[in-house]
Order: sequence, then structure tokens, then C-alpha cells
Amino acid sequence: MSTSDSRIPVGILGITGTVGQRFAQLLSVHSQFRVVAVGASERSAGKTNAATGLTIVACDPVHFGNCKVVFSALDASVAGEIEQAMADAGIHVLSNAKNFRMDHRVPLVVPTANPHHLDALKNFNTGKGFIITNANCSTTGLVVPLKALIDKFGPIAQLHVTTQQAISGAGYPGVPSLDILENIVPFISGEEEKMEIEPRKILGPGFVGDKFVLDDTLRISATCTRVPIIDGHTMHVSLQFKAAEKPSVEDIIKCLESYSTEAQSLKCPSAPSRSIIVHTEANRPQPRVDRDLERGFAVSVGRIRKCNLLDLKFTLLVHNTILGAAGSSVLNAEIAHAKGLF
Ligand SMILES: NC(=O)C1=CN([C@@H]2O[C@H](COP(=O)(O)OP(=O)(O)OC[C@H]3O[C@@H](n4cnc5c(N)ncnc54)[C@H](OP(=O)(O)O)[C@@H]3O)[C@@H](O)[C@H]2O)C=CC1
Ligand SMILES: N[C@@H](CC(=O)OP(=O)(O)O)C(=O)O
Repeated sequence: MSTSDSRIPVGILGITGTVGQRFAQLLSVHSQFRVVAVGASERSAGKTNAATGLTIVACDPVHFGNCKVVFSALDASVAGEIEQAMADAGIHVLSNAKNFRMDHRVPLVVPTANPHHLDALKNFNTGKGFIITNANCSTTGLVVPLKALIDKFGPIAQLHVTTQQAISGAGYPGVPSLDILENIVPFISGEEEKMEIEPRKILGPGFVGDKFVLDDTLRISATCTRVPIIDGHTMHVSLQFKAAEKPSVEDIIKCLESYSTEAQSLKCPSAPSRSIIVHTEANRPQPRVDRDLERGFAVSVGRIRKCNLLDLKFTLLVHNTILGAAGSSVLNAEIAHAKGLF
């Protein structure tokens, strides 16, 4: 790397994990960010990370002093303490972990749903680094079409979602092969609770007074299952709008197809040209076929139809380690940079 490289120096925490490896893949070819330090546990410290060619260090701020930003893919058992230490040392943190997501003063941002929540950081003058979190991977896929629908047709009163989540969502080594091969596990610890609360912050009014406020109308019931797919979370959604007048299926399709985001208007390098891809074929979206559309930054929506119980139902697919994890952090960082936050 030449010494005249003007890209912003960044670090990756949790480089050895499933999400950490995605960060390495996305950032090793990035036009704005340059990876200068990578960290993991003491067990991995001293080894060479093949994707970046860097020696892995412990996740202590002293080893990340030359980074303006760190991207965190740390296990939640250690993420809280390490991310806070990084922010206290003046390093901005973009985190995948759940620890700070519901903190009243921390933005929870899905880059193609609520990037405007980042604007609140302009009013924070702590002298420390800021922490920006991205959502649970299933939540991330869900809120993108919800945002498009709410913007156009008004609040959603209630929603039921059932997920079929990929194995990579459980990290490495994750679910034992004898549990998941030729099988479905109808429970993912803590997942339903996150899916029922995180959308209410993401789709809420943002920072009001001295805290991020939750949407108080949206009621969600989630059922989360693990299926033998490597990447790509599929979800089946039924929902009811609050308004008495209901949009037609054609209105819904038009709304989702015309949805565009601030990430696009800010010309962020990772922004998808289509944040939502509508499939009209009866048997789509499918994980192996559709998860990599728009480099994994799009949400695919299909099977849009009337629901006999609520107003509308559809199936969606999100790439859980790209838009659902590392990709969201990278795009959030690009948006924050474009907004002049660092
Ligand atoms: N997988 C997914 O689809 C998504 C994951 N997330 C979240 O992102 C985070 C990372 O997930 P994932 O990559 O799947 O997890 P993994 O279990 O695959 O990786 C965890 C990482 O944390 C590191 N780590 C563990 N203990 C310590 C420690 N004491 N000090 C420093 N580093 C440590 C590990 O390093 P080592 O190898 O040295 O142990 C490893 O790099 C989690 O918080 C997860 O909940 C969020 C959205 C989606
Ligand atoms: N729990 C998700 C992965 C994830 O996003 O976890 P968390 O919300 O704890 O970061 C899965 O298993 O697919």
C-alpha cells in the first residue's frame, strides 16, 4: 500500500468469525476505507489473517490507535465492554452485536431503511467515538419493505412473521451438523424477542428530546426457525395497515419497486441501485438463486398477495451476513462519512 493512500484507516474486531470474514471481504477492496488492524480473542492473537495479510491482535484500543473507525463482529459476550473501550478511546464503532442496539442514545440503523437516524449524532458532542449499531439479521430484512410500505400507506397496526434462517446466522462453528442436516430447528434463542422490538426503534420517529423513541403502534409476533441453508434468511410476513382504506396488490408492487434510499442519493459506494427487488414468479425468492442480487445488499420480495386474516402477505429474502450483518455496517459507515460525521 503506498504511503499516499488517502483512504480512512479502519480496523475489524472479531476478524476470525463468520461476520468478521465478510468484513474482510467487503473492506479489502473498498474505495474509502483501508484495513490497518484486525483483532480477535487472545486465542487467535499472533496468527496471520489471510484475507488482509495482517497479524491478528487482541481487541485492546492500544492496538487500534491508528484507526478512525472499527467495525465490530465480536461475540456479544465481549462486545459491550470492548466496543465501549474503543469509543472511550475516541475510535468510532460500527457494531453488529446486540449489546447497544436498544440503548436510548445509540442509533440502530438499517442503511436502506432509516439512515436519517444517523443525523442525531451531529448533536452529540461527547469528545469520544460514537457507537452505531446495525440490527439483528432477520430484523434487517423485515424492516426494508416495511419502511417502503409505511412511507406510502401509513402505519402498520400488526404483523406476523415466520423465519427460515440460514446456518451462518449462528456464527462459527454454529449449529452441530447432526442437528441441522435433513432437519429444521423451530427455535433460535432470543431471536423472536429481537424481531419484536428492534423494528419499533428502526421504524420509530428517531431521536426526540434526549433519546431514540420507539414506534408505539406496531405490534409484531415472530416465529424463528433454523433451516439447512448456508446463507440467506427467508421470511413469511402477514400484516395489517392501520388505515381503513387498503392498498391493492398492484399498489404494493408499485410502491416496493419505486422505493429508493438516501444511501443511493448520497452515492455511497456499497449502496444497491435497487434496495428492494420484487419477484413476480410464483416460486421466488429462493436463497440460492436470489441472495446475491445487488451484491447481497438488496431485499428480495415475492408472493405478494391478499391475506384472508390480515391485509397482505408476502415472502422476503435477505443475505444475512451481507445486508443482515457486515454489509449494513459498511454502508452505515459510508453514509455517516457522506453526512460528515467523520
Ligand atoms: N452471523 C450473522 O448472520 C449475524 C451475526 N451478528 C452478530 O455479529 C457478531 C459476530 O457474529 P458471528 O461472526 O456470527 O460470530 P462468530 O462466533 O463466528 O465470531 C465471533 C468473533 O468474536 C471473537 N471473540 C470471541 N471471544 C472474544 C474475546 N474474548 N475477545 C475478543 N474477541 C473475541 C472471535 O474470535 P476467536 O476466533 O479468536 O474466538 C470471533 O472473531 C455477534 O455479536 C452476532 O450476534 C449480527 C447479525 C447477523
Ligand atoms: N441470531 C441470528 C444472528 C444475529 O443477527 O444475531 P444477533 O441479533 O444476536 O446479532 C441468527 O441466528 O441468524
